[in-house]
Amino acid sequence: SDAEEAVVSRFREYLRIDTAQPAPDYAAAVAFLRGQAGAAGLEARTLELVAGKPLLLLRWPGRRPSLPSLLLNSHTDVVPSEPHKWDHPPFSAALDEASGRIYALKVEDMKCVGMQYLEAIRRLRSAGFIPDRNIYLTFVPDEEIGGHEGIEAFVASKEFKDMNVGLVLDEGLASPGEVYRVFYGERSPWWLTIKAKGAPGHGAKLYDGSAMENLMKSVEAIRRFRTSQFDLVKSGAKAEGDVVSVNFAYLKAGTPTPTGFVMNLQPSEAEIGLDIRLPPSVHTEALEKRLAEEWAPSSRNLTFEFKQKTSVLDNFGKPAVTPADSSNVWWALFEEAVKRAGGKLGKPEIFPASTDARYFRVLGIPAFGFSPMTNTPILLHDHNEFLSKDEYLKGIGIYESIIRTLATLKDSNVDYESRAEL
Ligand SMILES: CSCC[C@H](NC=O)C(=O)O
Ligand SMILES: [Zn+2]
Ligand SMILES: [Zn+2]
Repeated sequence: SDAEEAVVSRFREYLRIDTAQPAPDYAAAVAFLRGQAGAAGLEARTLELVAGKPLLLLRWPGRRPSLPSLLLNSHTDVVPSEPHKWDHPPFSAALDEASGRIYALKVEDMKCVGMQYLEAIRRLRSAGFIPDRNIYLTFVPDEEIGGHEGIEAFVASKEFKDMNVGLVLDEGLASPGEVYRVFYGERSPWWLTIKAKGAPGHGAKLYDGSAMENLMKSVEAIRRFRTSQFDLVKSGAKAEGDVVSVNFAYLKAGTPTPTGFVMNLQPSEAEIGLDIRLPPSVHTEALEKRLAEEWAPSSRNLTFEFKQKTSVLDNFGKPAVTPADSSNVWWALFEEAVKRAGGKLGKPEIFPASTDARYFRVLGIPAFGFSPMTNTPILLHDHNEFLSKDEYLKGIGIYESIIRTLATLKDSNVDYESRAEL
């Protein structure tokens, strides 16, 4: 229909804005989104908590603003891509008419979600719905690089404290099957480098203690550990979010020449970069010990340095996870809302990567990760990321139900049944 076409074309417009790290065009994204917010009848404020990194805060005022509010969060930035390896340029938002697929960087991660929130609100408003609680939307910068100048700065602000947030919804993952995935916690990201030093020497000589040898022993140990964890996933014993993942981000060594590398020289330095993710249940001390003793021992001329070391623990040192069972009334309502919209929810999971949701959970604020995409391969941070327009439209209906239901949560302090004065 015409209306659906307009919805899809608004989405593609957002997708065409180049917000790729490390130089995202945040100004263009915020300008576009402010326009959309206006059309949805929302109050808008742009917060520049860090210069050049605008955060868009939108509000749909509720009838009872003293109730804890609902926050719908999404990030505007996107990982860098390798455009030449894409069949459709990553910022073209090409629509393949035959399959109905929209190809774009960030179409899954997570520009779909941000626009679906806005479209769902437009529909609810035109149906005459008014929320009881305040509903906020945040469009935040810098998620892909750790969130420090994005969501982390925001949760420390007065603006945030004044919002009295009761529940946050943030990104999840696409699901290749019929069942929507939902996340109640996430792994802690550790990014680190291991540097090796060693005696340089002739390429023909076999000797101990070269930088490469020192480092390769670590690579072997790390790979053994990686295999042991991956096997648990492959056998079905554990879910992806419940094991420690270790992956090599880069390898760096050698003596460069204008056309390549010196071949008959064993270099005196070598380096690797690791991306490690720890489930909330894992004791970090054990892994730190492994790192210091097995993976980067000084006895083998190795040193390590953290580039990012996050722990997803709350104030009491407990894993910061959101209860996803009947003890949490938000969960019960979330589940009910998805079901009401005709969706099936899978068992709540630990998100294998990182999202901004962790910054809320560590403060004790409940947060669920959810991106309503079924029948869609998980292509975030991959080439040729796509989402079908039908799946996108279906997701708007899911959010309509979620927002409608969560906007009217019974609060323990409020006698919800006697709403006569509303
Ligand atoms: C250290 S924060 C990094 C955040 C990023 N988020 C999604 O991909 C991730 O790599 O998981
Ligand atoms: Zn994301
Ligand atoms: Zn991402």
